[in-house]
Amino acid sequence: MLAVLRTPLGLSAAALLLLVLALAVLAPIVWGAQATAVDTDAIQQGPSGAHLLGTDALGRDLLARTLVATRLSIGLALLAMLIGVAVGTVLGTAPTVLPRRTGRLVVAVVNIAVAFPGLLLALFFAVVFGVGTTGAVLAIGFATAPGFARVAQTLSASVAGRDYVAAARIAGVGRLRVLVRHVLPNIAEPLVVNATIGAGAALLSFAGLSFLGIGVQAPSYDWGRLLGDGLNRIYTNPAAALGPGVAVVLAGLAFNLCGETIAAALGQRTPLRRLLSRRPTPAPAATGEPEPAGAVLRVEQLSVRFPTAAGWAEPVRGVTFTLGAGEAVGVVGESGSGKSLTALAAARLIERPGVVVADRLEFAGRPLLSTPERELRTLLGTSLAMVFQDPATSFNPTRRIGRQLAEVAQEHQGLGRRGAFTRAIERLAQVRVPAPAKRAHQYPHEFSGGMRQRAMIGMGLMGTPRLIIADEPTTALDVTVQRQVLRLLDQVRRDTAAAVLLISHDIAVVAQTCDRVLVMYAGRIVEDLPAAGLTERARHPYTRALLAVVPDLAADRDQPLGVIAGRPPEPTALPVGCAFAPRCGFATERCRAADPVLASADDGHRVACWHPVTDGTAGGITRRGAAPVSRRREYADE
Ligand SMILES: Nc1ncnc2c1ncn2[C@@H]1O[C@H](COP(=O)(O)OP(=O)(O)OP(=O)(O)O)[C@@H](O)[C@H]1O
Repeated sequence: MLAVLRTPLGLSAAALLLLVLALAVLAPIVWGAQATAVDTDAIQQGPSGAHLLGTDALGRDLLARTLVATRLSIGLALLAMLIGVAVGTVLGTAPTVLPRRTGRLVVAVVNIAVAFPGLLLALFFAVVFGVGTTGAVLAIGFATAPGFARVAQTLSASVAGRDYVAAARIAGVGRLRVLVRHVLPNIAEPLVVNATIGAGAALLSFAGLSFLGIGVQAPSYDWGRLLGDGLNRIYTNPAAALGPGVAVVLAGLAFNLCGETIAAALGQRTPLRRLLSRRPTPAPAATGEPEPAGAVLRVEQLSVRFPTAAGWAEPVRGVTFTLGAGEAVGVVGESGSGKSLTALAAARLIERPGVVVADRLEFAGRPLLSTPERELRTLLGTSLAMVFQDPATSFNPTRRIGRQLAEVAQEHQGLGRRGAFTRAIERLAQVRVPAPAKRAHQYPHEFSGGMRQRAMIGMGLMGTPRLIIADEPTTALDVTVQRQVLRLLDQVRRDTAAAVLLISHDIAVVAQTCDRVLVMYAGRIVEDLPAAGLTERARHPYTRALLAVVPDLAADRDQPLGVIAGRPPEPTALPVGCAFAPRCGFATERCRAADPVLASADDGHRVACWHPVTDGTAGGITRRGAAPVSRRREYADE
């Protein structure tokens, strides 16, 4: 929050708001008497040294009256806002608590109310509640409520669908309690931001009602009334209208800027700059990384960091690897080891507040971290293909598959609508989607999971891909379709000489499909080795363990499946030394004291371990019923 206050936006918001609030408190005390003092000798005067904004019909000083009106104007606007927020929140969250039919009725009422312009509603309520201050406050409060109700409804509906709410419901927690305990605390922040910005709007509405004569009534006065009086004399003394007008604008601005500042502070809870100065200890630099000729992707000391309440989390630490043209490299590791983030960083898909740092991050010879956004979009749009895990969410459900594929060619290759669609059909045929001309006109839901994944690969082929990143592309598919998709990826690689980065938690899949395997653990590459002869060559105890726990057809089905005992560390709580040491049967004091460098073991093989395994053991890992390591070879080479 303090960091945001130090930005120009935060500073202006804080200064303006302080000024407005100070005036609201002090002005009636300091200028109260002057504002009501009638001077019949100075009636309706223009600006002068004694009266900077001139005087009104009773000779009262207009500047003093404008300053004194701050309290009433701000107070009433805030009161109206409070009513709006309270009524809006109740209406918005009611569907979560009420029986379904009544809830729907409330939603319908809110939808109808939202359709009416706010000021029209305020006028309607002002007539209902009667002319005067109370009526105006209620009118504006009720007029702003539908907008809030809509925001609260959307927010609470998204929270109500979360697993923890479902869990609370299953546990028998009552609806009202779920609302108070689980829903409200999770929607409070955006509501506060909206309320602060809304206070500015309420101020304007209030000034509007008073200006129209249905708000504050004489002898009370707010900025709206002063503005109304001033406008009657606009040609003789423009300053009389200008003063309250400027006050309304400045106070409205103060609330709006304040809302924006709170939003910025909430979106960036952790003072980024302070956290950045506390950089995490860098992972030891890798050495002896083989550099294939014509490298498509070069990654050196890549780290991905996220600010958390406890400081920086670094789920990817000092990752170094190179991907040659036509090479297929698999990335394996348990859930949370940083595989996807590494791939996302390579595709420049890490969003703020995530931070990507690297000594080198080059794709097709271009530095990704310094290439301008526009050039980057063209480069990645034509040369990089991504295949995601869930084929159900990879495509926009409202657009035909063919059109989605064609968009790539239209955007980046300057093809016309028809030409791009024809190419889309060709690409669907290339990825063996049956009846491609017909299928191109279908929507994603009309495709099976495997077919969608193939269409996704086809989308990558719309350009001239040099790298295909496939992040768990077969996890959501059944085994036979898995094989088809993997074969297709392999075929595409051979046809186009594109490099493939295949992310998987299944080391057997990777061993079958790739030339090289990168094994990740707690954000680091712990081993980089050729896929051929993986089982004999694996040196890191973690790789051995991953291989040992793969079940195969020859495994004894009476025995429980193999497991690696323990859990990987959280990115925010990495142990000193080797992160795998707490789970490793070979760990010594040295492992617990210092993180080993990823160093060349032999040709094309790197391992980060103080005690690399050289015999056929499973790395000293607790194994329950896993097949012997030597048997893995048959599976991998199958
Ligand atoms: N936006 C984020 N903010 C903070 N932490 C994140 C963010 N995205 C990922 N992480 C953390 O980074 C770690 C690595 O995530 P990543 O998705 O790369 O793992 P993974 O190896 O691909 O796992 P999986 O196989 O489950 O997809 C996880 O602990 C995750 O909680």
